[in-house]
Amino acid sequence: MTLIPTLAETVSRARADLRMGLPVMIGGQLAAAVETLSQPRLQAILALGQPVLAITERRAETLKARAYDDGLARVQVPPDADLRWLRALADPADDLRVPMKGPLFTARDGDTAPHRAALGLAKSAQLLPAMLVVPASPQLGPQPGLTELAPGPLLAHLAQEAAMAPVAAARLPLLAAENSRLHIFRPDDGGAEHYAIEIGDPPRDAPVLARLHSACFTGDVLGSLKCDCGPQLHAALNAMGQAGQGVLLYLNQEGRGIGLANKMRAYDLQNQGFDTVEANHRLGFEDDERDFRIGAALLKRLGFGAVRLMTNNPRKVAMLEGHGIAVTQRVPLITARNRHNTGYLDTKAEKSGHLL
Ligand SMILES: Nc1nc2c(ncn2[C@@H]2O[C@H](COP(=O)(O)OP(=O)(O)OP(=O)(O)O)[C@@H](O)[C@H]2O)c(=O)[nH]1
Ligand SMILES: [Zn+2]
Repeated sequence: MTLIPTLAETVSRARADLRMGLPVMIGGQLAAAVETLSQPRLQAILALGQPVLAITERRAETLKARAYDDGLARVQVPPDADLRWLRALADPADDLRVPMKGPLFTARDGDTAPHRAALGLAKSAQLLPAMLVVPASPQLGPQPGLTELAPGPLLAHLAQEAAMAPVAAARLPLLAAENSRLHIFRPDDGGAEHYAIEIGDPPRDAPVLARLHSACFTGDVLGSLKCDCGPQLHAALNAMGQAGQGVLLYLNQEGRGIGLANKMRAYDLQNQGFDTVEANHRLGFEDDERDFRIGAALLKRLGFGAVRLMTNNPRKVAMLEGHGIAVTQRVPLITARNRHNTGYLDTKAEKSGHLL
């Protein structure tokens, strides 16, 4: 082992760079996240060449820009474009108030791997997927100090699941179950830690009552009425407490993987009349950006091979089954409706296939 950073470490750095507003180099092209770009950095970037703005096909649909590349559009940036113009393309907050951003011209042909990799990196940094990309040119020489990545390995890395290592565990008596342990797992790619709450001492050779719970700060901690997460979390822990055993994975995939800031952007769009799926799409995300392979990996690390899964989401069942965990039973987890969450639950049933 040398001190040279591995690919996982370099990707982790690149993510942090983008979140700070620092560009990165991808395959000799310079890529910067619009969300965190400052005016002086934009000026420095424009001095290096004529950039394009890479956005997802989802965002392009809303902006009525042609996406010639599968899943991706490269919008030509006019020479007089300023930060406000770029931000308006990246962020749908004002789409309804200022609807026409166009006409937008998009590139076709050519290598799109750097743009694709740049968008993947933005998503994995939980930033709006809108990346300013300056093509390689004699003007754009090596940029000392900027993190450098090759698009192929970066794309392959982003598609891979991070290796997860146990960090610490301790007894943690809970209201729902006194005999509980909290385990902390840390991924090797600098991403968020995930938790497992083990209730009782479930035998490893029988299907365990299990739940894969995605973090919801607003529902779990604040008691938000807009979703069913808080009541689901407590109902699952209570059921495990009553059964005397179970395992609840608390996965830090806030907002179905888009992060809390983007979830609040999505809520703002929902207040403008869009449903939970449409709001994600307008932001440029898929409706669900979570990687459930993490759940399967953690269950395996804890020694479980079969679960009775508490969920209404058939995708969770399919993903576990597809990654080596037998789901012997799906245990529905239905909680009370109120006037704030009923539309959300209807959308999950109609568009996301939830069995509610
Ligand atoms: N993007 C987005 N995320 C949301 C919204 N409402 C809730 N969430 C997130 O959705 C996730 C819900 O997770 P879960 O309850 O584990 O999953 P689920 O797909 O609903 O499936 P089950 O609850 O198992 O049936 C959490 O990460 C929440 O933060 C929303 O309107 N937009
Ligand atoms: Zn929630």
